[in-house]
Amino acid sequence: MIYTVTFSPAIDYVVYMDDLKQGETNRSKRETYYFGGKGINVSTVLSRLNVKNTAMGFVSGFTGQALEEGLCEAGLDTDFVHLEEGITRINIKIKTDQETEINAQGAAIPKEKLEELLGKLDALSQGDTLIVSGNVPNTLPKDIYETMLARLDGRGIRLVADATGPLLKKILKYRPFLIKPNKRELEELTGGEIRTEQELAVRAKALQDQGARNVLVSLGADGAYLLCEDGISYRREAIEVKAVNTVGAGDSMIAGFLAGYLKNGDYRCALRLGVAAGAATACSEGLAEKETIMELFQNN
Ligand SMILES: Nc1ncnc2c1ncn2[C@@H]1O[C@H](COP(=O)(O)OP(=O)(O)O)[C@@H](O)[C@H]1O
Ligand SMILES: O=P(O)(O)OC[C@H]1O[C@](O)(COP(=O)(O)O)[C@@H](O)[C@@H]1O
Repeated sequence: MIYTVTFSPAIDYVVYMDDLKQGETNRSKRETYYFGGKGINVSTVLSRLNVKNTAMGFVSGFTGQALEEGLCEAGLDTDFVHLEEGITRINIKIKTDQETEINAQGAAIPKEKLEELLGKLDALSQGDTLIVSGNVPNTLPKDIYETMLARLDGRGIRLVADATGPLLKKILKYRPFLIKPNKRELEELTGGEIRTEQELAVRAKALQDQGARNVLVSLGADGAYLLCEDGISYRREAIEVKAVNTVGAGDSMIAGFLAGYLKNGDYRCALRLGVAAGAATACSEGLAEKETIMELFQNN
């Protein structure tokens, strides 16, 4: 079975405007919202690709209720821990000719609620896949992912991790099956700007040397690079699409990659489906639908 864990799910509130002027009253042309957060996005795209999974994490308040109901209406299986205080965060995505994001901290997670989530995860066993994604509220200790994974260590769970620098670095020793830094995150993790393809390969290898089994580096409109555990690497250019909203492209890529890999264990095919899913979300208003992903997959 596949599980995603999102410590801080979000309602992504997207506002479209011509221009953003700091220090002034700005008005949007139109706005929309999506139920998001990294693990939730992975769950949504996996479900759209007919890969059964359960979305776990923490929700609270009226936004949490809306998110849980919305996911349920969309046919997702969820198993959230409910917090009694605070609200599930609202992340602001401002679309001008650029994308500006304000990601909130999210509700504080008390110790007993954290324990409730860890208790649910105790049911995972050999052959299960666990995807841990996204930021954690700053009220939690910075080593929370590490604490969680230490508890799950040695059970034969396939681990996938997508988080920013310090959170990710601490869990490499648990030998995650897959990590997916984007270029900026890889630079932050391995010390400075990456200027060449050769440098990219060296930096990905550095993360593998620290414990990651497979390293998938997403490069936005430049495609992706995959370094596999057997030492073979693949480079795939992005599929040319008209980008509308790239929020969730990375999460979609993880979902596509996993859906492909779980079918036949073929890394090249997994990367191809991951790149198609990323591009499909980039050219969609929200997360990609299956038809768009499969069309891009088949034609590229
Ligand atoms: N503008 C784009 N055109 C085509 N494909 C894209 C575009 N942006 C992202 N993608 C695809 O989605 C993947 C993930 O996007 P990226 O922006 O690198 O991830 P993240 O959202 O985690 O920063 C990329 O590797 C690429 O394959
Ligand atoms: O947990 P974080 O790092 O604050 O990120 C949360 C945001 O990431 C997203 O999941 C999008 O992630 P990607 O663009 O990296 O795929 C949004 O839905 C959400 O608002």
